[in-house]
This record gives sequence, structure tokens and C-alpha cells, in this order.
Amino acid sequence: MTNVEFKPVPDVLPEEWVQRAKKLSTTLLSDVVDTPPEMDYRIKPCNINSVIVGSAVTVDVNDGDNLAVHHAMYQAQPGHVLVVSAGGYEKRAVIGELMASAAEALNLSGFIIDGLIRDYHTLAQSTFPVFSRGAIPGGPTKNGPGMINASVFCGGKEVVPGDFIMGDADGVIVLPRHKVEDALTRAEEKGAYEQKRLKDISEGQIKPSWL
Ligand SMILES: O=C([O-])CC(=O)C(=O)O
Ligand SMILES: [Mg+2]
Repeated sequence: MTNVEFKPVPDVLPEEWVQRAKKLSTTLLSDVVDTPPEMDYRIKPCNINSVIVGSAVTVDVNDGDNLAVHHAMYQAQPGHVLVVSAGGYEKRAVIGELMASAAEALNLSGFIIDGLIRDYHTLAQSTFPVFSRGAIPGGPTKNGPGMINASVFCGGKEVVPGDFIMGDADGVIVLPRHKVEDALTRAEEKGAYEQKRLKDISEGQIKPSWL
């Protein structure tokens, strides 16, 4: 018996969305949606080069406890992002290099933690995406309780299981699935405009035409 509760695991994202998003950025997607999609700006990647795109598997934990995160890792499938609602707790880490290594071996897409991590030196050099509010030496308890795949708040944003998650050096955004197709198309258009502007700047046409 465990004191961790489970709800159904959401679908992964269509691979086409993942590939299109990986050519874009959180800033381009943020520019084209009407409601601010960002989590708290302090949730950042351990490795500045990390890019994460995937479908949210949510985990709700008590302060500094990670029992439910362990369970969620073995429920999730390749293409899932583990979104851990850890209440911004600042006295213990929720995961470290052992859990990140196991998640990578399971081909999960990465972690978004509304709390702290440890083993930062390793995670800062790892290509496996881990986003958090920072690092602390103290480790988690493993007592539970916890809830997997209920709607949660993470970094001030509601995350519904299966939501589109993207993170990069600028932070993490969350989109409900019904907004993704349109957002990708509009972000691609904005991206093409920005490429054109950069080319113009490099060729000496510095002042934008709209000014
Ligand atoms: O002990 C833990 O659960 C967290 C940790 O340091 C690791 O995953 O390496
Ligand atoms: Mg460790």
C-alpha cells in the first residue's frame, strides 16, 4: 500500500508539435498567446542549453518530500514532462542526479520543479532537462502523501495533466492543448519576422520599418 494517489496518465503530444516547438522558443510562443503562459520566472533550467517540450504528468508533493515523484516516473512514458508542484519549498531538494539519471534512462522528457534540486554541478552539465528554483544540499523525505495527475499549480500557473509544456533558458510556459496548433503557426510567423529583422540589422538596415 502507498499513500500516493493516482489518476489516469495523459496522452503524450503529437510528435509533429514537439518537433515544430523545438525550432521555436518560449519567447515566440509567449508573444502569440493572449493569456500570459509563463510560470514564475525563477523556475529556470540547471543547464542553460536545455530545451524541454512535452505533455505534463503532474505530481503534487508535500514540503520537501518526493515519494510521489518516484511513483510518477514509472507511470510516465517517453514524451512526458514531470511537473512537480512542490510549493516553492526552500529547505529541501526534491530530486537530484540519481532521479534525473533514472528519468533519462526511462526516456522521459525532463523535470519542472516548483522547488529546489541538488547535485547541481552534475545537473548543470547534463543534457537531460531539469528546471527548478535553485539548489540546496539537503535531500528529500520519502514519506508521501502525494497525488499524481490531478490539476496542480506550478510556478503560479495551473497545469492540467496533458498540457503542453515548453521550457528553455528564458523559463517555462504552459498551454492548454486547444491553443497549441494556432500558437505554433503564429509563433512560426513571428520567428520568420525576427529572422528577417536580424538579417536587416546585420546588413545595416537597423531602424525597424514600423518606427
Ligand atoms: O535522494 C534523492 O531522492 C534525491 C537525490 O539526491 C537524487 O536523486 O540523486
Ligand atoms: Mg543525489
